[in-house]
Amino acid sequence: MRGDVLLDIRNLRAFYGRAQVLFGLSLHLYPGEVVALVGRNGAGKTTTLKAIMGLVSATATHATFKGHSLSKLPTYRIARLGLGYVPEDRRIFTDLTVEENLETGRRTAEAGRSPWTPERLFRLFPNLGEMRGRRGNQMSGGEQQMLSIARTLMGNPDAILLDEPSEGIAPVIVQMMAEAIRAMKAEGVAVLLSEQNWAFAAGISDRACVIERGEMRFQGSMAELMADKALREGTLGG
Ligand SMILES: Nc1ncnc2c1ncn2[C@@H]1O[C@H](COP(=O)(O)OP(=O)(O)OP(=O)(O)O)[C@@H](O)[C@H]1O
Repeated sequence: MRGDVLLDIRNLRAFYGRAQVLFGLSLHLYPGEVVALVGRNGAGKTTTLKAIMGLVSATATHATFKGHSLSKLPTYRIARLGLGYVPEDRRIFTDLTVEENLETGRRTAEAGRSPWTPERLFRLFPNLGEMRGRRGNQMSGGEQQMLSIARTLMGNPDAILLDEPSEGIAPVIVQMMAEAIRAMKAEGVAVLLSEQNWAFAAGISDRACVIERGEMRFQGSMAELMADKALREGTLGG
């Protein structure tokens, strides 16, 4: 399913005030790929996703999505290029129902592509289909996380950046989340996810990028990372 590179980031540096936290990271994402950014707490995973979306102060020698430069673009323009972003803190409207939340994310699909609809999303997230009239504030954290992803898909993105999708959610929902991510990939949506739980990441990702203290320590197939115990112990703690 490899075509032209979708997301191409080279030499990314990011700063909080004067403190530099990313030191020249490079990564790329091809259409329909699932790539996991893994690393310990504080390694720089969230910051990498935020920097790509223009949410933190950052520089790069090259940053493109579908060939468009991301440099100096505001976040909403980056999203409109077809790059969705699901932050850790679940952006859903708690007073609105599942269906209403999905409507708030609706954007026209590019010509020639079949748009996401609530019905199509409910096939991907069957548990959301069973609670379509429920308000956000009556859903568990994991269900809210799924709704947040589904709502982002309503914008018909080519790729989604997912920040810690398995964090703080019940094991049964983690399983559903893994299935939903596999199904998104099967539908052609590329995913770059940040994950502290590398075992979860290993089950769904094609490739892995290991970040340690703001630097890229490894990029390769998930199988290579799985096989390299010393690298995992050194950078991921197991
Ligand atoms: N708003 C902020 N202001 C200052 N420093 C920050 C801020 N957010 C994060 N940092 C620092 O930047 C570094 C990278 O943090 P980041 O959140 O990107 O790591 P992470 O790998 O995503 O970890 P986690 O799994 O805990 O989210 C850490 O040293 C963190 O303390």
